[in-house]
Amino acid sequence: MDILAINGVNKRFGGLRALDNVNLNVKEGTIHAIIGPNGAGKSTLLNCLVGRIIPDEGSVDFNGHRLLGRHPHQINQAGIARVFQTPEVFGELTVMENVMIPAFASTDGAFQINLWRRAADRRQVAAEAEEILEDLNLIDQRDQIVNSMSRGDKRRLELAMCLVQKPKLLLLDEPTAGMSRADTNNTVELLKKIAKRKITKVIIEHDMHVVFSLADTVSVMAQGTVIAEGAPDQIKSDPRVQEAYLGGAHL
Ligand SMILES: Nc1ncnc2c1ncn2[C@@H]1O[C@H](COP(=O)(O)OP(=O)(O)OP(=O)(O)O)[C@@H](O)[C@H]1O
Repeated sequence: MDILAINGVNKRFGGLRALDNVNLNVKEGTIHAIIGPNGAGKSTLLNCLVGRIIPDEGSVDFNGHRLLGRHPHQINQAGIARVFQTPEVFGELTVMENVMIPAFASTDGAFQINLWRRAADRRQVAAEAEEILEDLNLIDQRDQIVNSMSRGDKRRLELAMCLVQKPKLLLLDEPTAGMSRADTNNTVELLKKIAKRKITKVIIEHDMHVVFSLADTVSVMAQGTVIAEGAPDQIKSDPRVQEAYLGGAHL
């Protein structure tokens, strides 16, 4: 079953067609990678999914909801979480506090306070948050102030803040950008480790090692449109992809 269906999405910036009739479906429970050269439209598409950019035409259906026209926080509450390239965390707070905020926001709603339910659920939410921090190797830093952490740790924390919301769909925007090979490999291992949570993932990634070791399906974008889609092995050997993506070089 498709959890996400993008149909006929167009977006122009002045005279530039950043998205040109994009059609893309994501199957529930899979890891779906979107690759393509710089300027292909990947980030613009992701921004359309989370309500940061409004397409000119087309539709986006997620788990039975029409997403276009909804505000980012409504899309988040419908079950989509996003990990940014630059981590968006609360620097003055501790790791544990950072994780508890989205946990309660997702159970209570962004602008509601339910003190009774909070009192009853607090221990369970804290236990879930601790389990996620364990999985992401952050448990030893649970009381650390976030501003003093490395960028890599902040990225893992942001991933923890997404997981604690129990999203149905997790969007990862270049999760290994700027990382060393060792840190990239660690990130791949962490993403494999969190697979037990069975969250559907859409991942934009330039590192082919990451794409081919994680993805079930790969969509290739070029010049604002999807030019190929398939299993990683099919995509690797597709001449259109080699041509568009790397000017004929081998993936
Ligand atoms: N807000 C904007 N205003 C004008 N042009 C934009 C805007 N955002 C993106 N673009 C243009 O739209 C095109 C697609 O950009 P986008 O960032 O989506 O590509 P991308 O595939 O994510 O590239 P990269 O891999 O370099 O991040 C590019 O030509 C870009 O310059």
